Amino acid sequence: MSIKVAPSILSADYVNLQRDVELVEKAGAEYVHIDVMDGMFVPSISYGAAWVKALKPVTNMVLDVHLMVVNPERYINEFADAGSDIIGVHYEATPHIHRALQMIKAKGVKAEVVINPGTAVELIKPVLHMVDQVLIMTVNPGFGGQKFLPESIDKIKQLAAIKAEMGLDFDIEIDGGVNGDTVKAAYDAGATVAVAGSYVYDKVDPAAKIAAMKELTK
Ligand SMILES: O=C(CO)[C@H](O)[C@H](O)COP(=O)(O)O
Ligand SMILES: [Fe+2]
Repeated sequence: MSIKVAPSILSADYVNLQRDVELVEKAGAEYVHIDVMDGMFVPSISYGAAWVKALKPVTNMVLDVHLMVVNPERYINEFADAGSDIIGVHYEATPHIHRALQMIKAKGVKAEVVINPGTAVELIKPVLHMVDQVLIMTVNPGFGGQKFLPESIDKIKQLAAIKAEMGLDFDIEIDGGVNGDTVKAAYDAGATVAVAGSYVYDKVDPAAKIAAMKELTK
């Protein structure tokens, strides 16, 4: 099965957000990735739960929310109530990652743990039984348009091996610098969902970019 594609609206045209979301849905994207930045965990401030609520009625894609927020427990219920289908919390953003994942699951939302490039895969082993998806950041979070870190490939392989060893079933998502040059190696290593912001939205023809990612991962 081809990799599932999750265009990040971080690189969409905010004035024409509905158009840009409908465009990628028509092109076969399965998820829409919503990057929430608080200006503390990462330098930028992006958007909040109101955007999730606004997008919910205009798309059937999975609303994949990436919380780059300090102590995300403060916002989980709000994002769940806004209509998030998946909520991702950074391992690095809270001393209580287990509790944060419990809170997401208690709302009936799919739970995701996210790790930064500097965080070892082994550290999330104790919570892997709780998650529906793991996000391996393939750039340092905070900005779109960065270069894919090649050392991420080993981390994807490690996680895929742990997943098989533990007999678990979760998606492995990658985020940052994913494009036609980087998606195949990540897919071959075990990634099942690819976030792509600037590659899909920055230049012409988002539909062709989505088709290319699917074609490269057949
Ligand atoms: O989480 C993110 C940044 O922190 C974004 O999802 C990611 O960077 C997407 O942008 P691009 O595909 O342009 O790298
Ligand atoms: Fe993201």
